[in-house]
Amino acid sequence: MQKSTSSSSFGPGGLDLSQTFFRSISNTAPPSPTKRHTKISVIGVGNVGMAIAQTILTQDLADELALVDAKSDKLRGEMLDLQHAAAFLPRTKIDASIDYSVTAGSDLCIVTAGARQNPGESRLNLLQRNVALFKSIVPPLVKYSPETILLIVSNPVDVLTYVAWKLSGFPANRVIGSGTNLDSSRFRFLIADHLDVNAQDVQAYIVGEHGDSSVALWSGISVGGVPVLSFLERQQIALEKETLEKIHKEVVQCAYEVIGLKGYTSWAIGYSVANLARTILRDQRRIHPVSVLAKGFYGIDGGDVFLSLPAQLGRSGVLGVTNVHLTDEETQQLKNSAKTILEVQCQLGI
Ligand SMILES: NC(=O)C1=CN([C@@H]2O[C@H](COP(=O)(O)OP(=O)(O)OC[C@H]3O[C@@H](n4cnc5c(N)ncnc54)[C@H](O)[C@@H]3O)[C@@H](O)[C@H]2O)C=CC1
Ligand SMILES: CC(=O)C(=O)O
Repeated sequence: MQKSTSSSSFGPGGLDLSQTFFRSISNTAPPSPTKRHTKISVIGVGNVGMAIAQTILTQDLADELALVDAKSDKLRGEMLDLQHAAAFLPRTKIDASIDYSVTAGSDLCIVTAGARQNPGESRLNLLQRNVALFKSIVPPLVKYSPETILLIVSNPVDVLTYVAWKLSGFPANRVIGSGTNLDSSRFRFLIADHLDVNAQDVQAYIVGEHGDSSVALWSGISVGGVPVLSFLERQQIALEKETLEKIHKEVVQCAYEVIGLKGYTSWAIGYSVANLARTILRDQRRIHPVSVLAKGFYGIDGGDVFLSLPAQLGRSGVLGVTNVHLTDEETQQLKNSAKTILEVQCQLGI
């Protein structure tokens, strides 16, 4: 068994210094039963894993954070670097090890390990390399945290969420892919920019594959509760189809653009995943477009496929899928997206 790279919390000679520094207060109230200890594990401490880890820390989402990677020096370096920020952050115990026992008892395991795209390369191209890694990652996570929720981020995220579901043997509500939560944020940013409003006031979803066959739900966009398309129609303002298509194309292209410019994407996915972690661990029951087992929803059939649908999330994972009204065109695009993912999945033999 590998030794944990965690630094010890005990003083010289193994003495627990907290006993020396503090006199106990005999009538202290017992810990509140409503405050639950939360532990998050992040697998893969590359650009994405570290952006997620640091957002989790700054947003005070966990009492314990465990990091795992295959590269022990990089792992220990990242752990120490985060620990050295302790004086500026909410208190979180940070451990790291190449041994999965460090993840034991996690409430949420976030998987970011694996190959990433080279400039111009599609997410689906990463499949074979990352499936092989998942066979060494998912079983130990399940062994050490049999009640955890798995949140998959590595690409191609929809197919790898399916792979994680199969390898884990978990019920589908406990296996979630970060999916189009990120694409939807990009979509909301671009719409907000176009209309000169705040992205947080824009409700808009991208569903389907996190990738080239994603589907923009134009019919459901609202700003501050006002449905955008019907409002513009009533005002007889034509929002040309090309403008809409251009915005969606930009959502699909912008990951390629960022990868072309800086080599990888990290900050937005960091915030996106921390946002999901908050909803899940704090049982917020918010609706997020994330990758879930989609068979049977919106006429999707033909096999077990994970893709993004607006899903309600809480402490037990996926609580349900919302019944958004889709136009016939949107339904057809969603089915095509499912077909694209299933075709890739069929090559796996899992
Ligand atoms: N779903 C989404 O929206 C997004 C997904 N991604 C995906 O996230 C993944 C990670 O991207 P980056 O962090 O930029 O890559 P990176 O190359 O910076 O980091 C990957 C890390 O995985 C580690 N790793 C490799 N094999 C491992 C194993 N068997 N066990 C544990 N750790 C292992 C590597 O040592 C490395 O530290 C990629 O697949 C990328 O495509 C990236 C951005 C957004
Ligand atoms: C890399 C990737 O999947 C993204 O930034 O959307």
